[in-house]
Amino acid sequence: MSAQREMKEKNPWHTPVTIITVIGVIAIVALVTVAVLQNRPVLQKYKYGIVLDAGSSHTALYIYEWPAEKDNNTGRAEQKYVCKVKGKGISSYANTPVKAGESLNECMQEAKMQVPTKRHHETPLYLGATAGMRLLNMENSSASDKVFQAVEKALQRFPFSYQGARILSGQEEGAFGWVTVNYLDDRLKQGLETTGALDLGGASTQISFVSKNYDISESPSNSVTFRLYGNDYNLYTHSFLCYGKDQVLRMALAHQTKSGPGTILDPCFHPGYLELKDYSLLYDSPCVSDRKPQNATGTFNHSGAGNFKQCQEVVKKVFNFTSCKYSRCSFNGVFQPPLQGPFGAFSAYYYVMDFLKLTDATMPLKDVKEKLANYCATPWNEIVKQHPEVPIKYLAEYCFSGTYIITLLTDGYNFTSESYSNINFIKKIKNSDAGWTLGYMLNLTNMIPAEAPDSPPLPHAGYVTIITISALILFVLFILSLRFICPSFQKTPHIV
Ligand SMILES: Nc1ccn([C@@H]2O[C@H](COP(=O)(O)OP(=O)(O)OP(=O)(O)O)[C@@H](O)[C@H]2O)c(=O)n1
Repeated sequence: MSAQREMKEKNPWHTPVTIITVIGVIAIVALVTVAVLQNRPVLQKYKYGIVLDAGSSHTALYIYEWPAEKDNNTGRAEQKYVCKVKGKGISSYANTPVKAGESLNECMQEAKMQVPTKRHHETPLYLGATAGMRLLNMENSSASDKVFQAVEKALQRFPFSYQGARILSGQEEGAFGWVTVNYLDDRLKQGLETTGALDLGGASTQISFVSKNYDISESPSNSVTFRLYGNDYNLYTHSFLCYGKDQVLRMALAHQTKSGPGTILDPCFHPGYLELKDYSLLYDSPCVSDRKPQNATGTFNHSGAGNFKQCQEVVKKVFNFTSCKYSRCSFNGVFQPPLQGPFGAFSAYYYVMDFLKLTDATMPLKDVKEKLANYCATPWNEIVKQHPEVPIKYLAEYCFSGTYIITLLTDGYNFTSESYSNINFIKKIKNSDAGWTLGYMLNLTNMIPAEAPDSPPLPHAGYVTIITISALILFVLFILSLRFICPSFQKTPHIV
């Protein structure tokens, strides 16, 4: 005990070194703790946005969410929830507009549950209407205004930040679909080659892609330019009104019934299919109203013949290939630059090809046609037996829809047997539906910056490691330098 005390008394540097060591260790611990706490990823909080897609055949409500502190930067907005509105699209309520508003209530109530209450007031709510309302607006603009008034009134009753309801132009629909696909694939942020977007709705269809051979001056109305994350894009886009699958079916039927009442043997419907259809319903659309035959009142018998090749001939009649004032056209005299890159085909492209089991991108075009021909030739009673779960209305139309899709892609847009394999039929990308809604919201909330955001040079873990190692090195150097500056520190202590 007394020897120990004597040792401490006789050791001239023992006390300062101990103090320096303790202070040094405390300083390092404090430095690293501050660095770790200051830079740790904060607990995620989310922001939300709601978009209603008021399509010609139905309305769907999408809720998107993204990390609150990164909305302008690195966090990706993703689909959190989708609600399919019961009933038809809002344009079908032209004679009972109040019902258009009421039809949205159920999904809007759901949205109230899905978005945390404290975020309701800051959550933007948009409604965008597409080709169904474009057609109604052309046909009867006051009916279209009344539908919008009813819808606005219904939406404003909810606690969200209502940002308006409007008709999107075909160009916006095409361009925002393209933005959605490329945003979800992270192609925009990384400046990678982009994917073209093929969207097939009930009343219109859109094609949008970047082609390096696209000279804007040839057809400026098809061009949309963007600067996104520091890259410039010159997008070709075109929307064909009346070329959604429901309106094309009307056009094909109008063509076949042009000689007036009677029975038509339709190659696009299965053998054995027979329905009594109403002329006034068939011609109740601006896409066909001018073709109504004089003597077409009452009903006609719609029967099926189930012949893919003949169906293709019928479908081709809805396209006009005769005039093109540009260097090249798709159809109806519309300019289209050479196809380029991969394409994502969504909405009805996916529903139809998925039902027909034809979404496999490795399946050659000739096999697709062969399978479709077999499917169309299958008798209607067998088809009904094979698919008891599918609503009859959809089921009856898949032969026609598949044939239209193949004809549109090949004869319409000029995909060849080779380039057809560049088309991927997609429903979702990373859990978010492909469609215009996400791109529309990203644009209106300025969530895609024009310039690439500054990202931290190091990830968090790397940052902490470097801080710790540097602090240790500094400390060791400090101890060594003390010994060098004060030689007395180097003396060996005398132990008496
Ligand atoms: N399982 C399903 C679901 C939908 N459809 C068809 O797909 C089309 C709807 O596609 P969608 O993208 O929802 O079109 P809308 O938004 O309603 O139409 P638009 O964009 O032209 O306004 C309709 O013809 C509908 O009959 C289908 O064949 N099979």
